[in-house]
Amino acid sequence: MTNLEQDATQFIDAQPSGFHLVHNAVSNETWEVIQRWLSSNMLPSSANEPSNLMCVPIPWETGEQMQGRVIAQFGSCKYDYTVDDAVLCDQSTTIQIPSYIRETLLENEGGDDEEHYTQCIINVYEANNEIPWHLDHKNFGDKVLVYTFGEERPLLLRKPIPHNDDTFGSIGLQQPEEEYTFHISRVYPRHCSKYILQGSARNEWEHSVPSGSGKRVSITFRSWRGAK
Ligand SMILES: O=C(O)CCC(=O)C(=O)O
Ligand SMILES: [Fe+2]
Repeated sequence: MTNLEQDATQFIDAQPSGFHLVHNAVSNETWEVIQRWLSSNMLPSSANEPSNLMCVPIPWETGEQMQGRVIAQFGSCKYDYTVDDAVLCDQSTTIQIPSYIRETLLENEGGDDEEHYTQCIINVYEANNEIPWHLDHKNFGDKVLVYTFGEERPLLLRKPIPHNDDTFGSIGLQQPEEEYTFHISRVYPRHCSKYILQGSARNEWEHSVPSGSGKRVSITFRSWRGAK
């Protein structure tokens, strides 16, 4: 059991509604190209010209707020870790989602659902890095798409089990979080998998990724729903 699972009281086999996992969603060749760009700290601006002159530097960020993970964000909105908020980027400072990433990972994602991804975050997890329990910020859209590469680690999803005791609810108080017990669902995205969080899986189930023993990279796409 990982540290992130210690609070769990009930593991469930069922996957949350709105969760969808696809293995072999992208080829290893595509990953190898992306990996090369990541280690060169530059991303090409077009898949059609992988060795072209138009490269964009990767705006790496890291720090305590990211639990030591190294991340890079692209697109017209981002999570600002310094103020703990999802924000729209100033047009002059927006770094577009590199076309290579867009063309290789989003080419089949348009479809009928019209989801328009305007944000991309690359998370690089070394063996001792994790992502703690969280819900993606409510300002981001209802559908979150994540590609996973490298070490296979579980993705954990948890939702508080409603208490029958309504002492707290009846007097309008929020039950302290440590009092909650959770349903936990464990899923296993692999190297070159993708998963979608939507609906209940997006809005009601927190997710986390524990530390592991090797390197893992995820590339998340989101849209902007805006402040409500
Ligand atoms: O690495 C993952 O699978 C999860 C990434 C994530 O939760 C996020 O970017 O908000
Ligand atoms: Fe997330």
